[in-house]
Amino acid sequence: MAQGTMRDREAVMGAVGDAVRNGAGEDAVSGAGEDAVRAAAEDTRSGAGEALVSGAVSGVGEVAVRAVGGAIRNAMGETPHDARGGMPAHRELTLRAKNGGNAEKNAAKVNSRGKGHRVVADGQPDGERDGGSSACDGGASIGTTLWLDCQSGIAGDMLVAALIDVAEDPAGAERAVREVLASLPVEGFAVEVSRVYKAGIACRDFNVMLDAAHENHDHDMEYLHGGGGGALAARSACDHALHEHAHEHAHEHAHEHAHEHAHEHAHEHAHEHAHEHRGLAEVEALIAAASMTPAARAIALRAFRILASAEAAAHGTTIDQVHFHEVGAVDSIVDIISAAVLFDYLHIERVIVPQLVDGHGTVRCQHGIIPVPVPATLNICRENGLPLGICDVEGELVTPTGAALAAAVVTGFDLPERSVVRRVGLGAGKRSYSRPSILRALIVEPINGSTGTKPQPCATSGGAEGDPGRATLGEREDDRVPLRRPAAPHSHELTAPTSVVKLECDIDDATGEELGYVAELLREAGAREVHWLPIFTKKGRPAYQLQVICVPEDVARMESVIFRETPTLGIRRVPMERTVLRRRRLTVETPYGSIRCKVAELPDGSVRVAPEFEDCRAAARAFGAPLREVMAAARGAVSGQNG
Ligand SMILES: O=C([S-])c1cc(C(=O)S)c[n+]([C@@H]2O[C@H](COP(=O)(O)O)[C@@H](O)[C@H]2O)c1
Ligand code: NI
Repeated sequence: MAQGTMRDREAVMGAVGDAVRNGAGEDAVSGAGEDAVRAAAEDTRSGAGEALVSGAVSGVGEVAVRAVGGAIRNAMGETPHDARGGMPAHRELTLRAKNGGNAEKNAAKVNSRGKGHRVVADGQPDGERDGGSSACDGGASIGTTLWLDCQSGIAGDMLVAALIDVAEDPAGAERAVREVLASLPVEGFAVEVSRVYKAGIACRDFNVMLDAAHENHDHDMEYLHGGGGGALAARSACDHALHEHAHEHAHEHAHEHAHEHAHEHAHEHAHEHAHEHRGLAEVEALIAAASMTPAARAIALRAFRILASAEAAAHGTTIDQVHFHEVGAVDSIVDIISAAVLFDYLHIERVIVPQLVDGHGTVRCQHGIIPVPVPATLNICRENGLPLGICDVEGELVTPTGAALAAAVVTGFDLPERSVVRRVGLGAGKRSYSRPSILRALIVEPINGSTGTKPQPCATSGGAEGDPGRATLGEREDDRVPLRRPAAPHSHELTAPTSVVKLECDIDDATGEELGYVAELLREAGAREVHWLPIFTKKGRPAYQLQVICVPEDVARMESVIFRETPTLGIRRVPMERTVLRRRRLTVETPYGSIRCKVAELPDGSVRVAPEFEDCRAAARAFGAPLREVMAAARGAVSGQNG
């Protein structure tokens, strides 16, 4: 097993550099995840006045105790849903897992940390592996590409449901979610996963049931659209008719309860309940306290940062000042954490979101009646370069939580030219519109060498030619390629592409700042490598050569960045084939917590282990341990398993 490689040395040097910069007072921390982990560690340390390691463990222990309390309440039937008048009727398939066992196991698992090395399959609760899914696979194939088909919008609950549905082992996926939720220091909710029908199509539903104190009107069509003027009132009535009609056909009453509730309460109590108004710091502390993998935590934190930034822009305030209302409510927190857990559990490596399709008109929220797409959703799309389309549905199809989750995970907008569809997951929305709200999550396998295509225009009648009032916002007027692609960390990839392209050009008239900046942009746009090489050009003139390695579908995006940001007049392009080692992923338990590792198989059958740097860095910071030791512990845990 190769140890102390160049990659490790770079990783160690990077972390040391960060630490030195931090010590010098410079803000070198880039990831929200690190902020939160550090904050949690600091809170715990200062509260307990103990060494960091024991402080962290006791902090998590308290969380687990609270979770056990919540589980006991669940088991006793004190669910918020009961408080609202009983369980929804006639669910065809209810996958309610008993939370209690998981919560207790969670507590035991957390408290046993540091007692040795255990190897667990990614996302699988220790000792709870089900048949049907491979030991290192959380339910989908490794190196998975996910296509989020948001033609009917996206909301947090739709995404969670679609991700559970797409898992090879949905019950295992649900368990993974429940286990993390049980560790969340939040009261007043229970979750339910069930089968529902939308337009006769069998979908999965993820329902966060809130107790009376936390309940909002998210799925209450009368509240959302009633009283908003004649057309909307009519629309609302129509929604009910459509919804019930759909249920009749499907002999399914999954959403009936929400309707009853809507009718009983109308809208008179918009401000009756004590809604929690949390700020980003409070939400980050909750996420830091949850017992989840660093990767899942990072996704959840990223989604909330995106949401906070969009809200701040909408309300003319700052990310630190912004107070969440509906979006900081319990159901949004649960949706975001659950989706983050599932992305990690399913080992999703690439997420393709061709566009988000929203409706139009207005919707009611705590601010009052606001236009659709709602301001926060618009800002999320704007700030993250997410293509947005508008269709002829009256109502809100894309919620800020759904958009923030999409923005937090998207790695590309273009579908591969050809791919094989491996699995399809359908997540149901609760709101009833003329278009059934179904989010599709598809696991696809690009066919080797297949390049990306321009996203197809959405199936939106409102986007038809000659109807500028309903133009598709996200359709770019020209063929410009988005310059920024929130790239998945390459070190997480398991299906490294065998075809790549090298782009090259020589620059002798740019400043050092410009060269550095363009490299930064190219990396953000998804470049696999960006190099500046010192060269001598004609007449002995010193210059720099830019070399960019990218996948074929990213060529256009890279070239746009290079032409926009450098003075070059041309770019050389060289397609290249690569030989890559087979890899698989494992998550190992170490005295420093769970660490994901990539295991590469060499031609002679031996393996090389690469612990995920981000996990090791987070653990090294949280435990105050040398990075090198954390990495060695992860390697030791893998070799313990292998041999
Ligand atoms: O809570 C706030 S501040 C809020 C802001 C906005 C803006 O666009 S600003 C919109 N909403 C509406 O709340 C519900 C719930 O959204 P989730 O993302 O939590 O599902 C939805 O209708 C939003 O449009 C809330
Ligand atoms: Ni708002």
